[in-house]
Amino acid sequence: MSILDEIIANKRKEVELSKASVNLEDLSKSAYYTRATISLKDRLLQDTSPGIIAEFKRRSPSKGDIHAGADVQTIVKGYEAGGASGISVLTDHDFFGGSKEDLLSARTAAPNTPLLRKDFMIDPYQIHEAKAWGADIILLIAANLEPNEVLSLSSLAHELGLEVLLEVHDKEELERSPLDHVDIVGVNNRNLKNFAENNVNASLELIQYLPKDKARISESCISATETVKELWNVGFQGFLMGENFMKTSEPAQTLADFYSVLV
Ligand SMILES: O=P(O)(O)OC[C@@H](O)[C@@H](O)c1c[nH]c2ccccc12
Repeated sequence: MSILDEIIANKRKEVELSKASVNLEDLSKSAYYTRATISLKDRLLQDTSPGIIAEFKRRSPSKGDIHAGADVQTIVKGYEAGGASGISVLTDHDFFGGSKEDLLSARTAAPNTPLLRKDFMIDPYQIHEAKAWGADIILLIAANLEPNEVLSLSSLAHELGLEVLLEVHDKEELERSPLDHVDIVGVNNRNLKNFAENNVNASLELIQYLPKDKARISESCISATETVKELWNVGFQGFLMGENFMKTSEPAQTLADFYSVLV
């Protein structure tokens, strides 16, 4: 069983428990449920320089603790002040140490930045949660969804005014995905099935196949401004970076420093 299979099996149980404790009607009473969202796609396509999507991540299955005790308010507020084009917040608890509370805190701390709910989405209920918790974008991972699931989850997201980031890792996943129905396509440089790679080869290989009318982002394993420049030059507009910031004592300062070298 791959780590991704393990995460998904655990997620199925978690979603059933959540459904039993908060029903859809109560979720839809959240003040955020009718909030107008902010587009990450538009920002990335309009920007004339690389856009960083800075991630708040406490730990991961591959790295263990990255920043134990990290304060979400301070870091996310600093990410916004530091010029992040978008902010990604892990809400998976069991494998990444995130929570619904982290996302809600991030929403208040960074009111003007597109916010991605980073989790393993398998059920429409989670899309409603994302909206109720203040997200602007949801993630769909091609490696663990059938194309028809990507279709139905994206159309629900769009009905709720959320944007969809579809994550792929290889050409096969890209070819079977209903790309017309998503807003942003992300190439994850890390293979979620074994967490092996530590380079950006997947992005360099796949860029030629990514549709130009979507925002195109490269995710994971990025730590050097040269890498961002190289990926920007081949056509990526956005760069999802977590560990490089979170492993430092002041992630937001690290982001600000990164930008000052980049542009
Ligand atoms: O910390 P990194 O290597 O900069 O990676 C960030 C982000 O891309 C990574 O956390 C990620 C990409 N896709 C995911 C799916 C689920 C959980 C996490 C992820």
